[in-house]
Amino acid sequence: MVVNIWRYSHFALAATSCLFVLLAAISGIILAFEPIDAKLQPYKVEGMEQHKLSQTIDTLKNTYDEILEIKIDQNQFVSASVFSMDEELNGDFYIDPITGKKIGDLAPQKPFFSFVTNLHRSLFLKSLGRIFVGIGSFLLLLIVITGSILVIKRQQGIRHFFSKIIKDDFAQYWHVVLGRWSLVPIFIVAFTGVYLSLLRFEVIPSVQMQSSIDIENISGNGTAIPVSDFPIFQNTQLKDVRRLEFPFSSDVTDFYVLALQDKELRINQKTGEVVETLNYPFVNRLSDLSFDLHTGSGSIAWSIVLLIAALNILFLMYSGALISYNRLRSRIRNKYKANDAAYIILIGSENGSTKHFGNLLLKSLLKIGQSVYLDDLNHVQQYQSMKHLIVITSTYGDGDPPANATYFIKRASALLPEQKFTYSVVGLGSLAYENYCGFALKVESFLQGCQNADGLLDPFLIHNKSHTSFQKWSQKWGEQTGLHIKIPPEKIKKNRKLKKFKVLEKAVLNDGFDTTFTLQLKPKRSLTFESGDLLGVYPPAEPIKREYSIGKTDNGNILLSIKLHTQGVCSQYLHQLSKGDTLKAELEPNKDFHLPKNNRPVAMISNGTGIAPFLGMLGGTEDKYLFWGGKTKKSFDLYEPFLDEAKTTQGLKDFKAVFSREEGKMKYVQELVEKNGKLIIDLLEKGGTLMICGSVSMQTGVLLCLQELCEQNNKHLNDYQGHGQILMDCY
Ligand SMILES: Cc1cc2nc3c(=O)[nH]c(=O)nc-3n(C[C@H](O)[C@H](O)[C@H](O)COP(=O)(O)O)c2cc1C
Repeated sequence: MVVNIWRYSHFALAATSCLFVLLAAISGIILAFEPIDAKLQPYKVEGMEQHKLSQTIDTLKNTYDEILEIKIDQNQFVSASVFSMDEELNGDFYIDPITGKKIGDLAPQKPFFSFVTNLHRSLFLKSLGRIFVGIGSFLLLLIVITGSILVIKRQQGIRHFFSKIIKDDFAQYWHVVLGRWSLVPIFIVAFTGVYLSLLRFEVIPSVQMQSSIDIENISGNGTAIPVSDFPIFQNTQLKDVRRLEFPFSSDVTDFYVLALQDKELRINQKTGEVVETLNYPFVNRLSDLSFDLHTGSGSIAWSIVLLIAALNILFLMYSGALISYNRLRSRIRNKYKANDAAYIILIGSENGSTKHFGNLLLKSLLKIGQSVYLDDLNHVQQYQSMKHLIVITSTYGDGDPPANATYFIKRASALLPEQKFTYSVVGLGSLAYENYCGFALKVESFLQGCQNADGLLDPFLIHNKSHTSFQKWSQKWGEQTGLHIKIPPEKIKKNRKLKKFKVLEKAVLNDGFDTTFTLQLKPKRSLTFESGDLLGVYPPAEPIKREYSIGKTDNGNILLSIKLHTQGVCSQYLHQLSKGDTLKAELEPNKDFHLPKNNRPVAMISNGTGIAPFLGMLGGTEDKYLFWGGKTKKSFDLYEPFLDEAKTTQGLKDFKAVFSREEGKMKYVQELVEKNGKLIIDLLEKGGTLMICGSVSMQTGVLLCLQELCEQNNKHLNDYQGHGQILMDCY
């Protein structure tokens, strides 16, 4: 709930100020180039850092008839205001402080930068615009603060603020990562923006320095010494000076005014005595600092930081919009009332992806004429006609509920109906977290304890929002309930990049249960790919692509292994291909499932056709262990020739197969994993990799088994997962 308040505030602030922030960021990007451009002008004179103020005064006195002022700006460019008989050398210009020569004219702000500055400061609306800009800066400041609080909550404490973030969603991952890194500069820009606005409208008054010199008592007595011999000028480095004003007349009540970084001095024009020292008030120094920090003036490095921060603001707006869109797009639209529905779907979701799955189920149940009602877990109420309850929930933190499910368990105990009902729990989570689908499991054990509730299926856990896994679950659930629901396949982008492949070999095998076949394909043009990449095939007249994991054969061709489904459009299409035919398909890199290049041992676990990418990974010298599960011994005949080849290489240390429809102690590949537990844990401890390819149910079984193995050895599966040691490609 508390997180929700911060999140809504963050969203509301961002939504209200987005137009201003957009304009400010774009103009800020342009303006960041102004100080860089200024700094690159050729007016900085080599050696001026070591030069004394007295030397420059001396040189200028010898070069010009009269000097009014010397100034040194943030770029250490020295300019002077002088009179001279020579028309050319009259006025204000940049000088070489060592030779006294004019080196360039003072240029006014470039018209383009002046135009953009106007937009940035006042949106071309003068004072009214400046007020808007001030308010916009304040909103940006609040966005930074609420964003930081959200990061602290997400990371479970300020100590973990910069700890690793798990990448399971592009927009969220980069929103947090870039938000964290640009937090300080964006805070500074927003804070100084507010400060400068308050200063402009005199809410913060700038303090005028008052001289307290008693003019009456200034006398012309004392020994007159040449200006360049004044001790104060001799002891002051030119680089520390901001400005030196020369006396207006020869009257002793007119002084030299020397402005340094932190104070202003008044100096007797005859004796060189420092008559008065005025320290700049804190507010004035803060104002100067704010200006420099906001504009990057005088520093290329800081200007680049500001430039990157402004670019980041644009990205944060984009990623924030994507995150909000995902949350909002899954709005619930119910056709039935809560009390009229036989199927109740309750959702636990923080960022909307779980709600999306709930909506898919809702639609497919409505399609077959069932009365169904979908809601957030927190909104649980009495459902008078409920026969089936489906809870689909994600997990956050240490097995905690997502934001819309925090009260479910507390409320549901009093609300669940007196009539009997069945329930099923689907957990969405990520193996990268210690408490994998922890909240879904909590809901499961809560429902197990409810008197009238009967579990229909074991809890079904889904890693990384896998659409295929959800389809698998819905199929199982449909079989149990006798409903023919169909979750549509994930929509895939339409801009296809099809390449041509020639069918070199085709081998078909029926093991008494299934028909499986292999295809060896040769790209018609040379293509770069690796085992583990995917081949996307669009069956004729179908908009949706099916993906197959690729094994790269020794002669650089593609090996696919495909199970023929009697109703399967794509497998039927591929099955009717013959040697010599051409197939058009899309080659997709799948970097997350490549053989690691670290020369450490690898264990490969697969079932059925999932062996294909591994058959292309068996070469090389690093230790490899291959575990495979099939239906019968005959099922393996299809792959035998590829394995025979691999056995001749040094790398393959062991190959084991189990068969689910043969006599024998072990039937499933997870049992092989269990039996070889020590080998697998040792391999992971050595930094090796475990790769899994095949069916989702095999993956779930193997992961549960691995979790148990880890617990027995006081390890956490998510540590290995976090180090990228567990790679999966299951369907
Ligand atoms: C900050 C954070 C913490 C998470 N904690 C867990 C966790 O403890 N266990 C888990 O299995 N998944 C965890 N996840 C993964 C989410 O449960 C998973 O991404 C889920 O699909 C998100 O669904 P939603 O978009 O509906 O909220 C976490 C994700 C984030 C961003």
